[in-house]
Amino acid sequence: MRPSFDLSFYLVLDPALCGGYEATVRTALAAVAGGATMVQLRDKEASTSRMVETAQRLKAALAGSAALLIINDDVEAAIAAKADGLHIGQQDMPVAEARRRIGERMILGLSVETAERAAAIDPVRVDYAGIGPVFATPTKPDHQPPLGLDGLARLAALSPVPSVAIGGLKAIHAPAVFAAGAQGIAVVSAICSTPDPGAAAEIITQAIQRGKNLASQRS
Ligand SMILES: Cc1ncc(COP(=O)(O)OP(=O)(O)O)c(N)n1
Ligand SMILES: Cc1nc(C(=O)O)sc1CCOP(=O)(O)O
Ligand SMILES: [Mg+2]
Repeated sequence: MRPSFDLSFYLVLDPALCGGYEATVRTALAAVAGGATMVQLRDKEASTSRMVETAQRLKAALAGSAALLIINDDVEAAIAAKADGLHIGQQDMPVAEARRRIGERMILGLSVETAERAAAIDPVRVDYAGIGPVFATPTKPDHQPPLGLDGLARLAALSPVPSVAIGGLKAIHAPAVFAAGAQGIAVVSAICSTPDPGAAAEIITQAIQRGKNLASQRS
């Protein structure tokens, strides 16, 4: 059995943008206090041992909260740190291999950037889709062409699993993200690059609530 999860406010932590490893843990704590529901550790430069160390510190810091910890790319680190889940992209490893290695108790997220890939998601192995980039972003310079909000809506409708939107998103976009049918908004720089991550998280949480209220009025 996998843990239940809430994609609403998905923080992706980049230790370089946060200002180092201590600051990464402080940023996560402040963002979760401000309403973040999921936290991903994404450190493209780190060794597996560094990933495990940071993940363990994050896990300890988040232990008193409901937020779940997801590890980006590094399946060994996710397993060693006993994280709640792993996030992979299309180029990282086959979904079947990732699921086999992490077992049935960990959450598996998969990035999709085209309609074909969204429709092809295997809902037995994959728990959620990361759909992006919605907008161009300097945080991931090698990103695919932006989908825009219409593209997000198209892919979210095709995905057989819940989806979280990512790429160039700020608090102001939250209502449109929920209106497009995604179950959550994922952000990196909107939290990691701000001087006050707790205050920024509170503003995003309020925007998410507005987005959810508007979406429920429409349905
Ligand atoms: C929630 C979420 N969605 C998408 C991604 C991107 O994953 P990927 O395509 O593997 O790119 P990298 O992040 O590994 O550079 C993500 N990390 N999280
Ligand atoms: C990690 C990541 N994945 C993307 C994708 O499109 O799959 S875009 C992205 C970076 C998002 O950073 P920011 O919130 O600062 O724009
Ligand atoms: Mg990846």
